[in-house]
Amino acid sequence: MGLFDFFKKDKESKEQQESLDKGLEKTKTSFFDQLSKAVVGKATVDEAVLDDLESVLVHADVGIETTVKVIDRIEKRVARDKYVSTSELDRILREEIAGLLDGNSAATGSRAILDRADSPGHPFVIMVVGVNGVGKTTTIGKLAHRFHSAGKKVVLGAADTFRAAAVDQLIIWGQRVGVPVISHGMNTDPASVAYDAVQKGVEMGADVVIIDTAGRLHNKVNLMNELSKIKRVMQKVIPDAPHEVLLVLDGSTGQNAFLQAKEFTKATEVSALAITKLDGTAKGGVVIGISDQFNIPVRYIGVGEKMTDLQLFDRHTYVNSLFSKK
Ligand SMILES: Nc1nc2c(ncn2[C@@H]2O[C@H](COP(=O)(O)OP(=O)(O)OP(=O)(O)O)[C@@H](O)[C@H]2O)c(=O)[nH]1
Repeated sequence: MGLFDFFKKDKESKEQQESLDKGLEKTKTSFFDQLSKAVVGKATVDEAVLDDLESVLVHADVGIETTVKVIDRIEKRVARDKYVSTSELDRILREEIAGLLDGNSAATGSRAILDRADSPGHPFVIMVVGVNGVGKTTTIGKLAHRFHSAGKKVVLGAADTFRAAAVDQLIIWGQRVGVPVISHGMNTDPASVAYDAVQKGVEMGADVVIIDTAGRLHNKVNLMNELSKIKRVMQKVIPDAPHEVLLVLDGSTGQNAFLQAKEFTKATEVSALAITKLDGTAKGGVVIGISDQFNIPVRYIGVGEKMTDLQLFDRHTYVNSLFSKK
């Protein structure tokens, strides 16, 4: 079973929907409370309803650009169909949101890439980027756990050598999951850690190598140089590595997550996103705006602190969850 099949199987499970429902609880409650307020006493979708809807979307951190896009499309539908009842608004919104996430689902393009993780001696290398505190290390731990439980051989590389805590945390995750962590300690050369981790992955016949990196946004040139150097060095071992550059964003930071996505996509070629901490926030709409604006697939979402609280993002499950009534 390839990695993709493993996640596909997982995707189909009822458990995933339930855990996502729980994780998106706050976003959903806030979204629908406001949406109901916007349509209360109104039979049809008129300009006032659209204005209110606009603020509901902005409040859920969908982002201005994407909100304007959604409102424009609904306005066109209203103009075309002449009469759109407020009871239809849920369905229309659901369709529009699913449409925006179309093509950004984890399934798109990932089968071929993820299945390559089955090639012996040619591990699938994931370079993980993102600022401190967004849940990068936790996401790597969760990913390692998922792959390891699926019978995959995993190696972790502690190339976030800027902070001692980051290295220690990754080592703890490695022990917890039961996978080796390559580390040279704090303040060592991150590229050398990445090189050794990829080398170890090849020697061990690993399926996946996951490299943690430091994300210091205050110095963009350094960040860019550091990430390019890490890439260059790992390419000495595996010429097409990294196979995935995964940007981790904290979903509860709303607009800050947009800014980070902007900066990181300028610094390096990001191929996928992991959006964490969707539980405990009413800003879960950030997933819609970010995947729409950056046109990068949201691959994973974090819905809790437990090892098992990482899901492969699926737009249908997400939209179902957002629109499911309690
Ligand atoms: N509720 C919740 N908490 C999360 C999630 N992902 C990570 N966290 C928590 O967020 C905090 C920060 O996570 P870390 O993994 O340490 O963040 P990091 O980006 O690696 O940051 P550094 O290790 O400081 O570089 C920890 O307390 C995690 O348990 C999530 O999906 N939901």
